Amino acid sequence: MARSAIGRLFAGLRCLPVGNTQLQTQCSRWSSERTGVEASMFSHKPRDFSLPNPSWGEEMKRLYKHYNLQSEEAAGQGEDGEWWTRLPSYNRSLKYATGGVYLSKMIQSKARLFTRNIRDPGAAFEYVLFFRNDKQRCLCIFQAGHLLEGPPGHVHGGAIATMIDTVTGTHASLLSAPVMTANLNINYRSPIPLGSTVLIESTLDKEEGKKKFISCKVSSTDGSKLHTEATALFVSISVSHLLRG
Ligand SMILES: CCCCC/C=C\C/C=C\C/C=C\C/C=C\CCCC(=O)SCCNC(=O)CCNC(=O)[C@H](O)C(C)(C)COP(=O)(O)OP(=O)(O)OC[C@H]1O[C@@H](n2cnc3c(N)ncnc32)[C@H](O)[C@@H]1OP(=O)(O)O
Repeated sequence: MARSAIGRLFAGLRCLPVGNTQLQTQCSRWSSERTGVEASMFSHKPRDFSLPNPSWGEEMKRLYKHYNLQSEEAAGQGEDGEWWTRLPSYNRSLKYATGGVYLSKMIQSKARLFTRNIRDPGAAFEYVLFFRNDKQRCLCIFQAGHLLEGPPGHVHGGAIATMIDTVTGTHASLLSAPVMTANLNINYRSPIPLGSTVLIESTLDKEEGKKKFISCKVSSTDGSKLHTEATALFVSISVSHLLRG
């Protein structure tokens, strides 16, 4: 299933006029990669940030093991969509997109994905996403590091919004990439303690042509506390939309 989900994520990129051979090669590398690798930004094997690192707390590790076990079992059995599938995560939207005038105009060589650009493990956004195709749901285990402080001892609302955008945006991209966030509505219900691990869950509410309506909630890992609720609208775009700026 991971292969088909990742394949859909990048389906929208296949129309690119140049550089697409290199890109597709990389996409297939991504989808086949299931092991942890510590690699430099410039190595041929990019680091998958969704894999455990020593900064992960006990709750983050426990939940990761719980969902990843299902992911590995599903891969072993060739199941399609009946289980949670871990989504790999890298520090560039299009890491290997180096070819061609169009791509180089759009993706600057120093550009890095916002949530994955802090080198100190555990300092900011530690998260892993899982996707369940049959239920059209995404689930994210998120551990908020000390650089994300807003109110004393608690997570900044903008950091929470960033994670909600990331989870719902990834979800929408899995349905039909590329997409952009058109609207994001957030209700903050209870503060998230800095350093804690929370669950972020997104659900597809409806699709209307180019529009995908997705709802999302952030809750404590035992489900007893609702931290944040959100709804988001994503609109499918063409690559030329990004080139126009
Ligand atoms: C090389 C390509 C790269 C692609 C990347 C692909 C994969 C990347 C890999 C991994 C992704 C992983 C994770 C994702 C992580 C994070 C996600 C972050 C996403 C963002 O952080 S993204 C930045 C913030 N985002 C913007 O910067 C958008 C600025 N904006 C625009 O670019 C346009 O505004 C746009 C595109 C939104 C629409 O423009 P448009 O011309 O395509 O469409 P149009 O205006 O015709 O609207 C069509 C229908 O949507 C309705 N509609 C539109 N806007 C609405 C609104 N606000 N409220 C309610 N309804 C709305 C209309 O009413 C109409 O509805 P109807 O069809 O029913 O009439």
